[in-house]
Amino acid sequence: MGRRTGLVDVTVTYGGDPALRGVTLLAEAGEVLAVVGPSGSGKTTALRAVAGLQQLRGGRVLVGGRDVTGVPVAQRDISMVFRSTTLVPFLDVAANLTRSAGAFGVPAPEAAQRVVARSKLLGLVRLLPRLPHTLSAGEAGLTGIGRTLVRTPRAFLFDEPLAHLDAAERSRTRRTIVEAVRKTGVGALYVTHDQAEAMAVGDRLAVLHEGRVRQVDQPRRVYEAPADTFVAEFVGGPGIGLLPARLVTSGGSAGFRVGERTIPLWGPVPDALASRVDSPVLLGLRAEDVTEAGPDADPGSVAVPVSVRSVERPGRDAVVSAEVGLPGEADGARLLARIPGGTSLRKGAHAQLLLDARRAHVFDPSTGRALLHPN
Ligand SMILES: Nc1ncnc2c1ncn2[C@@H]1O[C@H](COP(=O)(O)OP(=O)(O)OP(=O)(O)O)[C@@H](O)[C@H]1O
Repeated sequence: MGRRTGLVDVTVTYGGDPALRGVTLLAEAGEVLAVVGPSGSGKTTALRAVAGLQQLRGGRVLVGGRDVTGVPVAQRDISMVFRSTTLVPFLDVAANLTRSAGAFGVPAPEAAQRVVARSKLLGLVRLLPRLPHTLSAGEAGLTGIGRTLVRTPRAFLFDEPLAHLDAAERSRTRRTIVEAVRKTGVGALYVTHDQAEAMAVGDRLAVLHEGRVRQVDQPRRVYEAPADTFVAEFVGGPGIGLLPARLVTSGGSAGFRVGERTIPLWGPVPDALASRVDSPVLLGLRAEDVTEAGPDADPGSVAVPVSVRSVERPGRDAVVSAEVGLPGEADGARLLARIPGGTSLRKGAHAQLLLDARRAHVFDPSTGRALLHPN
């Protein structure tokens, strides 16, 4: 088992309602396993189970390779940051940090040294003499993180540790967390509902949904090869459009029939889709692979008529959300396109979006499971 930390086939129920259903989540030594999922998917319950704060219906808990199922919380030797930090109110920040290290047997001079080092990394030095009630929510959050990182436990648990921080602090602090985990060589489970944060912080990413693990893999792999439509829609900004289609073949060449258009694959039916000819499929098209039709359009693409529902400008580019207007089962399906920010497209406009079937993820429409990913 190595020195892994996490859950093995764990089930937790609240008054009969399952919150975790046979969940296995294991961080390797020195690894940050980011656990991401929507509200209510079971993320906090998973961390509480590792910490020993949650009774299990079944399964085992490992901390640093040791089976701690049934072991009391205090004997698990875990350092945790939960969303709201409780600092000792009558001790200043420095004493709160030192106390945490000292409580776990770190000798006083070494504890003091670590407190200074971590405070510098987290930008906490100026807060050291302050009492908790004088701290802003963000500063209290940083102090809570500092307190977690001043010692080397058998495992780290983070539950939305950056919740109270501003954007600049968030990226600096998450780097500090990752570096500290690597340096100590113990495993960390890092819970967030923010998929972008999870992608940035996780060596691997676990996607939870309704108490089940949908996929665990490196962030890039999860993005490039989502296991199902839930993962495809949840992970990766600005998003993915899902388009009902039918796999067709003509003269040895395959394509996807969308309404009255056929989007060619420019080759034979891929092996993974061999049993799906003439069957319905669901195409997943990431916004960056969908463009607006124009004179420079890629000749490999096919235009689909849409009506624009919204245009957002998160940065240099614009993200267009649009409804397909083709008679048939794809009518009304939603596509997303990332196009240059200077576009004149507005809500309500009619436009043509270009699709390239070779960039499509293909899913089984009844189970949502992935059948094929683009190369
Ligand atoms: N003490 C409790 N009693 C009953 N149900 C609970 C309790 N705690 C959590 N639940 C339920 O268990 C499920 C998982 O909750 P959990 O808090 O683990 O989700 P989460 O993914 O952390 O959500 P969020 O991101 O909103 O914090 C939810 O349906 C929630 O309503």
